Amino acid sequence: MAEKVNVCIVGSGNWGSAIAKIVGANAAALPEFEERVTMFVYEEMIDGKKLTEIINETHENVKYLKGHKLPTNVVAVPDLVEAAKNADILIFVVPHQFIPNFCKQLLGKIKPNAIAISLIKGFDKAEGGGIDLISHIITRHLKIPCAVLMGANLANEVAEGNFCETTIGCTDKKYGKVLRDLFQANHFRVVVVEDAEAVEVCGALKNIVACGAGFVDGLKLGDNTKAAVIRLGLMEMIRFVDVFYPGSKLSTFFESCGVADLITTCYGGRNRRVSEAFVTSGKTIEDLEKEMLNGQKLQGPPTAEEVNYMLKNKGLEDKFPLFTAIHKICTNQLKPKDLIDCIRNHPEHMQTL
Ligand SMILES: NC(=O)C1=CN([C@@H]2O[C@H](COP(=O)(O)OP(=O)(O)OC[C@H]3O[C@@H](n4cnc5c(N)ncnc54)[C@H](O)[C@@H]3O)[C@@H](O)[C@H]2O)C=CC1
Ligand SMILES: O=C(CO)COP(=O)(O)O
Repeated sequence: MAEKVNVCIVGSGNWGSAIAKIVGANAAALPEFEERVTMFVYEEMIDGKKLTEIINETHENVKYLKGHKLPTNVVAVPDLVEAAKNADILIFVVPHQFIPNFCKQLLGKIKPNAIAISLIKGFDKAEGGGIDLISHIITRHLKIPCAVLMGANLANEVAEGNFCETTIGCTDKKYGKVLRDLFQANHFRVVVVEDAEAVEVCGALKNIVACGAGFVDGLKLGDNTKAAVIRLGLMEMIRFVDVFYPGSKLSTFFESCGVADLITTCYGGRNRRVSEAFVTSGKTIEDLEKEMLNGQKLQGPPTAEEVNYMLKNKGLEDKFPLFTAIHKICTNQLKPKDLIDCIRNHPEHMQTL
């Protein structure tokens, strides 16, 4: 690591902006970091003015995190390579569907000894019928190590300064301290674990379950049904990690990235909210995303699709009936009301007594 660690935040959406508040404050306060933090902003015009200019003049991301001031040492940069070129730590926080393209643009343009940390919840489809972890895509394309940060972290609540926890998954212990220093705050408590793959998979899969929770809310089936969907979702998350990432630890599911993130997203997240409206309005998910989220992106429906791509290819759809049903509902192959019939005889209920 350099004497003064340079930090770049790649992304400036709802979560990217909320985390910029913490990272910017820590970079300004701690001697190990260079004070100036660059933040790559995907440029767009807001009322005739560039978003980067608005952020640099008012220190507010008026589109994605309205009402919160960013630290003045966080500088919005519209050029990805320019933002990232001097960074020792690259924080990736963009909707997951954009990451392969970002990596292509950064190839050969960053410091060779930089490290990355991904805050991105989702997967990408891989050749051969499987899926790729976003951290693996970053490492493979950019040839740098990539840790992950996942937790029960609804961005607006983090930006408010309400107390919460998060999990950093980092296979190489030597990066644990600098990453914790960069993210930890009085209201944002960090636990570092080595089980990085399970941390990342938890963060991606819980968005699928949150869609199921939203369907249940839209169908007005009540809290017991929602709790059942959350529990079966958790069991499918554990089974998924068991099958595809063997050697991971069960204890990881009890970190913030596991049960806690599942709960907060199933009650307070965007995936839940839009999925509820999908049932009550009859509109498509794409239309609701545009109508309700003002440019923010849903991760649950595309993640359900990516997971289904792999489960289908491997003949495992029936072992994950909740994930499978949620994908089919999102893509109109099933009606929301069919959800319960799909999980009534869940493998979790097939005990031999
Ligand atoms: N918002 C939240 O509460 C949390 C989000 N996350 C995760 O963080 C990741 C990023 O989420 P958010 O920051 O909330 O993003 P967001 O949902 O606010 O998405 C909007 C961002 O996408 C960018 N964008 C739109 N079109 C683009 C394009 N064609 N190419 C490149 N960028 C484009 C926009 O400029 C904006 O920065 C996601 O994987 C999400 O699951 C994780 C924890 C909390
Ligand atoms: O990941 C999140 C909270 O930890 C945010 O979830 P949503 O994308 O459903 O809002």
